[in-house]
Amino acid sequence: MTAALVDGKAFASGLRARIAEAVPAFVAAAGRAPGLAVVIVGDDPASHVYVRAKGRATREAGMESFEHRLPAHAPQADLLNLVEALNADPAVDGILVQLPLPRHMDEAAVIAAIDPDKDVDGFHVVNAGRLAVGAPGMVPCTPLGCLMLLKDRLGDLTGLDAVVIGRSNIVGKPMAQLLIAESCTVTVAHSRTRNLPDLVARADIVVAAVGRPEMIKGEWLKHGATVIDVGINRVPGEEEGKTRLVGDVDFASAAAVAGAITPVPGGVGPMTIAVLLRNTLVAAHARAGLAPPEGF
Ligand SMILES: Nc1nc2c(c(=O)[nH]1)N[C@@H](CN(C=O)c1ccc(C(=O)N[C@@H](CCC(=O)O)C(=O)O)cc1)CN2
Repeated sequence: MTAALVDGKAFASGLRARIAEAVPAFVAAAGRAPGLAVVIVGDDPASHVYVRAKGRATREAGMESFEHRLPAHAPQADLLNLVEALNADPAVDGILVQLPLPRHMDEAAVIAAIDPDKDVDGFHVVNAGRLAVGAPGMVPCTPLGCLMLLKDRLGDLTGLDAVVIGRSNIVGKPMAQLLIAESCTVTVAHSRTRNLPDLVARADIVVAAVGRPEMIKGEWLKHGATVIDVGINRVPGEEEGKTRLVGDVDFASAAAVAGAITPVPGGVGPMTIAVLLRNTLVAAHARAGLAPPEGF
């Protein structure tokens, strides 16, 4: 392996510590702690793990955590009523509805019901629009976390060629917007792109968020490229009945060519929750009429 390992776990832990240090100043100014409400519908085991981790991280940062659980068969109206109540609750600065939702629910309709100024996931169309035009707003946690890792590693990104593989509303599209705002030359590729290896070969930055285990090969990469792997795919392990996590990048071959690469696990994943806390702190300042917290 020649690539440097981009340690997202360590970066996220530093970010969370800085957020925790900033919370007392908010409490002193606003007379209350920032509040994050997380809503989970159904029994998906992985989602429950993430929601528990979010609650724990919120409390560790000195913020108020409000957790709401609805059964898998709950009607969509119950979820919309809960979101309405959270929109109106002055103790709640951020609202997050854990995805995926059960199949009978319309994710877009639920996201649209969240007050855009409390939308700490940054998924509301108002926030997508704000990001597209360069206006202040809530930015989706995973892509913002990727950008933080890239800037920490590379500094100024101006003029660099970036390929984003994946075009989801949650990662691919906002990632591309963030890189455009940093003056990168951005190509958005996806599972149907015909000449993907050729596009990847030109890129200084590769962000893989396509959801296909180990699809991006080291042989495709430009020597020294920075590779950010957003994929979290569970695949069969070496031992019978065991599984392991892999990214969208074939780590072993990529690490031999890249300049730097995020591992899976321990790369982008931990950044998602750290940036969620950052977004909650930012939302709390805005709702309290305070200037944005510095350094985030
Ligand atoms: N409303 C939202 N739903 C979902 C989001 C989101 O940002 N908002 N993202 C994902 C899940 N997610 C957070 O919710 C998340 C995924 C992964 C990790 C993480 O730290 N992963 C670890 C590995 C964990 C494991 O062992 O399974 C890592 O990569 O190191 C954190 C948060 C979908 N839903």
